[in-house]
Amino acid sequence: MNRLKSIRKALISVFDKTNLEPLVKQLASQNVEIFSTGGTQKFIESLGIPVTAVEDLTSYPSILGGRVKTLHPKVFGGILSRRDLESDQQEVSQYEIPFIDLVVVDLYPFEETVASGATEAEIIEKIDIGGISLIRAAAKNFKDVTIVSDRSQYEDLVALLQKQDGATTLGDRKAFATKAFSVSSHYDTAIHEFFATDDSDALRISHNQRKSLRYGENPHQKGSFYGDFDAIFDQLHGKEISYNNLLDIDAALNLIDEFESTTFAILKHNNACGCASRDNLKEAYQMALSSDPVSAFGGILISNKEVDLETAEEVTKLFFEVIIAPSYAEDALKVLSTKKNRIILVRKEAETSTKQFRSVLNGMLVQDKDTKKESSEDLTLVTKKAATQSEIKDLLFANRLVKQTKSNTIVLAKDDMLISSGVGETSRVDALKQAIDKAKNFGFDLNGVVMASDAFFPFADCVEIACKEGIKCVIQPGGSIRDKDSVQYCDTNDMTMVMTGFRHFKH
Ligand SMILES: NC(=O)c1ncn([C@@H]2O[C@H](COP(=O)(O)O)[C@@H](O)[C@H]2O)c1NC=O
Repeated sequence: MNRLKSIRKALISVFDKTNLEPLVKQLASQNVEIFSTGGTQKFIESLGIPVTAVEDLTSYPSILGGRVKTLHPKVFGGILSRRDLESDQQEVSQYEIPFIDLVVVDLYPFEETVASGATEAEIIEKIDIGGISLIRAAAKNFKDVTIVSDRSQYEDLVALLQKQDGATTLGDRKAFATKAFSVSSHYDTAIHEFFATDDSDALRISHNQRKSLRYGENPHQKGSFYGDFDAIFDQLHGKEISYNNLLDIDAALNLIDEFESTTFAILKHNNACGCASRDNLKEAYQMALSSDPVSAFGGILISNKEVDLETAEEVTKLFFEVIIAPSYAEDALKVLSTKKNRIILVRKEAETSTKQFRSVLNGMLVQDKDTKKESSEDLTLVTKKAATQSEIKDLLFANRLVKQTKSNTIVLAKDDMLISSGVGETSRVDALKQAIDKAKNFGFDLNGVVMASDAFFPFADCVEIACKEGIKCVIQPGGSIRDKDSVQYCDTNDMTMVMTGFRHFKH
């Protein structure tokens, strides 16, 4: 059933009058009688279009500084009355309530006011009461009423009214109502967010933007991204972003943000397979690639500096999925854009979430992002032998990588460069063995390489294995009841160990 309903009377009450004019003109051209509130009424009058003040309808002034304007049975009765219910019709006629067929309303800009750093009193004044009630009422009665709750819908409504001779179908009205409930629930979530503390029992998350993805992790799984991708990136080139791309892109951002100096990183399946800091970006890329050129194939590339032509000319030799940088030199972009599918992203200066969410069981896990970034002040020397300045630099470099690598992990590094890592292993020893094997496979000499562990060593086995390979300098959080076994082994084998006191599991 697609019940066409003509719009004869409309209530328009909008805080932001942008783009309202064509809609009002369309309504006027179809002889729709318009009711309106203070500022909106003035705006409509300024267009030379007849409009009735809501006060004239309710015979009541706007009171309490606008806190009560439309909250009146003559308004809500006209919206909520069921046109096919005899008793509603009797009451409507008894109280001389006009049927309102269309409500156009927006909400006070609550989120913007919070973001502007306004005072609590100013923010509270921006909690819309009348508008949200109008939205709910009109959306509830979508069988008879059309609700426009977002100015992005003005054009759609104008097109419908033109096409359907001033009427909407039941399907149109239901679609508008669906949007209206998404607007009202998002608004209430924002208000809850403002009042909620970390101890609040309720978790409310609301995203208005959905990026539909071709599929989820695998082609037989459906997938979507809810968030504002465009606030963080400009996509300059390439194919559509996939679910797995997004996971990798997120991991890449977290990783690159560990470094201040010029750094290039290559990631696969959320883990770094190459990363190096150098004064020259091309060199940083070449060093990053040399860690594991096999894994780099099809990887995600990220730099914290503008990609110049000479770096682009190197990078373009590799088959990769995504490249992210704060900017690209014009000629570099031309070189990188030669492959049709390559995703080229410019990272903007936008904030990403400070919380991490994961669905588990029948609910959600929430935690603060791991933002602890160790510096030399965090390091406690626990062995007789101290680390040299250059070893400390390497230890901190390795520790930043280990923090952004899937647990259990061991990272080996030297001279501001990732040598190799063992990732996502079920034992720390296996992670170390994996790292050693990889390093050897790619021809690295392990003498003088430093080792970082994301969590403490439960036994001395890791330092023993490392020592035999020439790895003599170790960073780890500490905290095992057997820390002394590892420390003792280091002391008797001319090794250095520092502890940070911060574990960096990434499950
Ligand atoms: N209190 C009320 O009865 C009421 N009715 C409508 N409003 C809001 O007033 C705004 C429009 O105001 P004006 O037309 O005066 O510029 C809209 O954003 C609408 O949500 C109201 N104000 C918010 O609570």
